[in-house]
Amino acid sequence: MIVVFYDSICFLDLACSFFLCINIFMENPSVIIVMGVSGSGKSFIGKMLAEKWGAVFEDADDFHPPSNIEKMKNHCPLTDEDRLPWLSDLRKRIIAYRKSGIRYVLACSALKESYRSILRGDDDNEIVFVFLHGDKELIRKRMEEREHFMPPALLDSQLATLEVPEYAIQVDIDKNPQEIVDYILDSIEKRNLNAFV
Ligand SMILES: Nc1ncnc2c1ncn2[C@@H]1O[C@H](COP(=O)(O)OP(=O)(O)O)[C@@H](O)[C@H]1O
Ligand SMILES: O=C(O)[C@H](O)[C@@H](O)[C@H](O)[C@H](O)COP(=O)(O)O
Repeated sequence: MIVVFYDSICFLDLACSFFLCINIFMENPSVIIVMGVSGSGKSFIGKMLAEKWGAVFEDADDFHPPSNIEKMKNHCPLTDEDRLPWLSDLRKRIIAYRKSGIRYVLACSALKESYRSILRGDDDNEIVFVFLHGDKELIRKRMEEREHFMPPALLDSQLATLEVPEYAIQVDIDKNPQEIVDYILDSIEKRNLNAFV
């Protein structure tokens, strides 16, 4: 009788620790991927977010092979083939940061679900996706006003490729940057993934 009782306590203990662990993982992601089409503000918002969250920031643009950059400069959209090795390299970086325990914010277009799945790997509970979206003309205007290799002419193909991640924290980019960053951090804290519109 005593043995059965002791066994049940152990089982409960184990079950509690297991759920507690899951909960901790869910509430403490160590990686944020800021995604969206070119010009949506991934780099700008990602940097501010990393600073406030105490994380390292990296821009996926910095890891494109020169051939990809050349293509985009020449108004030629990337294909899956162009993107896959780049995404695999980014996944390796995510794994390295996960292992180091250092918080990591990656700005990466991650337009299709299949791309996000490569980035995510089996880290479902550790990675939060933030999707920056907004009015096409506002994005185009911001692209025209900045110095960048990516021509505004590629915005249409970026939007055509985009598959919206319903599970992401979705933020409309017409908001002020500080407000956007605060909303993202607040959503992560509360695990409230509703759209900020
Ligand atoms: N919320 C915002 N309010 C005003 N300007 C913004 C905002 N977000 C981004 N920008 C500006 O828009 C331009 C595009 O942002 P950027 O971070 O380069 O986009 P992406 O990395 O997605 O291509 C930049 O000049 C940036 O300063
Ligand atoms: O998958 C892609 O087609 C590219 O990654 C693209 O989405 C990305 O937007 C460019 O690298 C331009 O860089 P910005 O996003 O910084 O404009």
